[in-house]
Amino acid sequence: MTVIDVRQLHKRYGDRVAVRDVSFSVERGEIFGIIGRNGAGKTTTVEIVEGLREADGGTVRVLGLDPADPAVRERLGAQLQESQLPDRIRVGEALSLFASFYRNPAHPEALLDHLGLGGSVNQQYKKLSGGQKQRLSIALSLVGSPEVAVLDELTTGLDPQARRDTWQLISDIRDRGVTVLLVTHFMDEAERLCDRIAVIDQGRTIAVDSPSGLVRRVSSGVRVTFQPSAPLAPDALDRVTGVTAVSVDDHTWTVTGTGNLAHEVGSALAALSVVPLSLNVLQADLESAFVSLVSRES
Ligand SMILES: Nc1ncnc2c1ncn2[C@@H]1O[C@H](COP(=O)(O)OP(=O)(O)OP(=O)(O)O)[C@@H](O)[C@H]1O
Repeated sequence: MTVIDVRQLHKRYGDRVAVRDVSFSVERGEIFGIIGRNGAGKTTTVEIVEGLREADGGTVRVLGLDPADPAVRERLGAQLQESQLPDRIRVGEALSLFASFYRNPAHPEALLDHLGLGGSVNQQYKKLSGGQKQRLSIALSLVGSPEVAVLDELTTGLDPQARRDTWQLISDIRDRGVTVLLVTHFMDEAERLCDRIAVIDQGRTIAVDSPSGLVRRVSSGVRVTFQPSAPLAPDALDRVTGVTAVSVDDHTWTVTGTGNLAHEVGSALAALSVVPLSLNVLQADLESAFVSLVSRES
């Protein structure tokens, strides 16, 4: 079932077009990512999905409804930005306050326990660490027991361990049946968490695919470089399984291809009694795919 459907979205601020033509749909139970350069139109897009901004063109449906429909507020949880809570409010108070806005709120204490904030109920907001503030903002987005959670820049400013903990949290939320729309600048985060990703550039969707699908679109997969310990015939590796291209530059061989390329090349070299020196294996990742996709558009 489609939970969020965005078709040919268009939004301008005065003369500036922020979103030109964005389309994607998110299915129930997915973690769906939106990635793009600064100013690409990501936040504007999700703010329209959240019902905080009005589109100038195109259609947006959340759970089959117009995002401005008050019924959507009950069923969609949006992560608050850090500055939106008063310094002195205590964790428990903030959660109870937000819970009071909803007809069917989650149990605040159970939610805090689940998010690792059980011991911080009486802490003032200003005394929380960056990671705790982030956890609280996620808790507040979930306190209405939403079917959809929209999270923008989830782990910005967190240390590596807190980022990983937050990723685990998001996976848990999904496992409990919540559909997640996630805006992120971090390619490792998108690659690790998202089932599918929309790449937005200059206000347009330029690709929607799984992380591995995006990587496959722009890259031949794996690149192996080495210097042979003894001279090799120029076509020595041409027929090795998975090899798609071979080039030699100043004694350095570069072999590109797919599958278990390093193993196949290693075996072929061993059969020729040649040792690969300075061996380097580069696996294409989402970051290289992203750079390649957006540079095609520039
Ligand atoms: N309230 C506003 N008034 C005028 N222009 C705006 C406003 N909000 C955003 N913009 C402009 O619209 C464009 C898209 O901004 P948006 O914040 O949606 O992009 P983004 O992809 O979320 O960027 P970032 O990754 O930097 O957060 C940018 O050129 C931005 O300067």
